[in-house]
Amino acid sequence: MRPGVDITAYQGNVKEARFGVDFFRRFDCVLNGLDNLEARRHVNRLCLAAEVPLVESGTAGFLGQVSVHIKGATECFECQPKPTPKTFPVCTLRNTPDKPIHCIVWAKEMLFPLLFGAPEASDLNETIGAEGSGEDGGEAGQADDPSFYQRREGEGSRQYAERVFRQLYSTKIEELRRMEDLWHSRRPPEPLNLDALLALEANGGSGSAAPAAKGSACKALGLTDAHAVWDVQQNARVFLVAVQAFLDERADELGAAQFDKDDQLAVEFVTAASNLRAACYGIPMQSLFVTKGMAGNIIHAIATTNAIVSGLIVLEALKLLAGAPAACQTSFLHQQVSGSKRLVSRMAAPTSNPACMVCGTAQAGLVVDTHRMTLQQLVDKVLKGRLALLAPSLSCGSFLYEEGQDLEEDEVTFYRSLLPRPLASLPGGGLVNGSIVEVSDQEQQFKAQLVISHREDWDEEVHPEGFELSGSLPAAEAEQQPAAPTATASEPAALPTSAATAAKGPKAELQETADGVVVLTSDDEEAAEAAAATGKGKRKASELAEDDGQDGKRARVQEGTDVVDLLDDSD
Ligand SMILES: Nc1ncnc2c1ncn2[C@@H]1O[C@H](COP(=O)(O)OP(=O)(O)OP(=O)(O)O)[C@@H](O)[C@H]1O
Ligand SMILES: [Zn+2]
Repeated sequence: MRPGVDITAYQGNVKEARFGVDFFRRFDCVLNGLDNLEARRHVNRLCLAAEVPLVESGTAGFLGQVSVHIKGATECFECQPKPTPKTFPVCTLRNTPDKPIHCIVWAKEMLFPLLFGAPEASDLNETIGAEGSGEDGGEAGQADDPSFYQRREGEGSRQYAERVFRQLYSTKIEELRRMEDLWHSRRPPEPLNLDALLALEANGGSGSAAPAAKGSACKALGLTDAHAVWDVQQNARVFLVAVQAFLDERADELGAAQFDKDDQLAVEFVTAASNLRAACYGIPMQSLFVTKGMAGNIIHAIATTNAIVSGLIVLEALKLLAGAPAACQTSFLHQQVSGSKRLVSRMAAPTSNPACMVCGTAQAGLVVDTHRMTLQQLVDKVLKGRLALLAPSLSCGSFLYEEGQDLEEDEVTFYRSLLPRPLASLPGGGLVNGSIVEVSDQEQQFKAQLVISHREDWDEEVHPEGFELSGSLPAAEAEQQPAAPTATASEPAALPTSAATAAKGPKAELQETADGVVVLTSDDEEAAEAAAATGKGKRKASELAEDDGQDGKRARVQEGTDVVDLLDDSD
């Protein structure tokens, strides 16, 4: 269509410093096609800082959404809370799993980092302090000595794999069985006997010599049907071959490997490791295909949904480029033709939420046990994990903590030395009940205040993360009402509706997919509009079209249809 068009492609992580605010300033608008919340939030902040309009989009199966975010005119991407991915109490994962997802999360987030990644990232390797208070507490919550999982001098990879197998599925299970308090109302787990499984293998004629995996334990073992559910013996063989393969074929990654759903060997390992645990606990085992979907939070894409949403993105971009930002709308693609006989419903872009921490100036509250939460946990779990900051700085009175590339070596050393300290014991009187902490991130030009409240006695079942955030923050409330984990784990989790919505009571529902896409679904378009509209109420697209006249251009939007007619005066 436009042979003269000149396209420059940049490949890389959008969070890299080279794609900073100056980079974003060069554009008339930004179109997002991202698949994760962190990257979306990062781009939202840079677009706000650079004052460049953002067209945000997402699809989840048949559902889709396109929204436009313009600083000072509409809400930003983070004005409405977004739920964080579902988390599970550590003691359920460690001691008392009862669903396939518990075993999969254990294998992916606890065991995988312990064996192949950064062991400090694994909760299997962490002793939970005052655990005795909970029903599941006591010794069973104590982790192994992490050095057990290091390879010993002269130990072959097969020997190592068998030793780890015996530890995980025999020794640890026997230890847990002895924790009688755990099994009053539950069936205790049964240990697996590796020798018996290996004897079966030898008799079964498949040969006990471990084949070289060459990137896939399943292929090496002839287990090529991704939809088949392996039996215990097959899972044991995949486990052993996969562990060996990591040691023999991917030694350079050891100590830093991260689970990736597109890494075949990692998915095979997680499938086998979680199924073996499921076998101990009498939980149904899962196929590699299902495990991959659950571990990777995969929602299968539908080509027509993506095509429609791409078209909607272009429509919004055209309005922006034609100088008619006020004509921009939020669009929802429904699963089926809605009550108003439309597959796509549209509404005026909602105005910003004055309490938004990202585009507003509000304070947020953090309730935490200031004697137990360390600075490291505050930085990792709250500031990076929840607020999606990249290099946070904190200041409160004379206390200062900084991260970033411009620091001197002695500053880095000093700040690192503060990380293990509990908040209440930090310099300058500590971060204690009532402290107001200035939080900022230079790269994202983010600034907010965090008001600390101290609370003891946390119930790990209710607050697995050990803190509570309030204010207009992503996931401010979602953690309190997690959706029940389902067989697919990629099912959208219900989001609490905004206060405005609650007051009006429309029958619309905000849902977030595992991708971090917020989808508003409703049979009733009015309700959908009311649900998403905040503050000033909805504006009619036709009214907006009239008050726009920048650069001699005007836009005409015909309400009630999806036809957008953009005219330039010079035409
Ligand atoms: N931090 C980031 N920086 C740059 N690009 C990103 C970042 N995070 C995600 N993306 C990009 O977002 C896009 C998301 O597209 P999509 O949902 O189709 O995922 P995919 O990984 O390409 O495919 P699939 O999920 O189907 O395997 C990808 O191209 C991915 O590279
Ligand atoms: Zn905002």
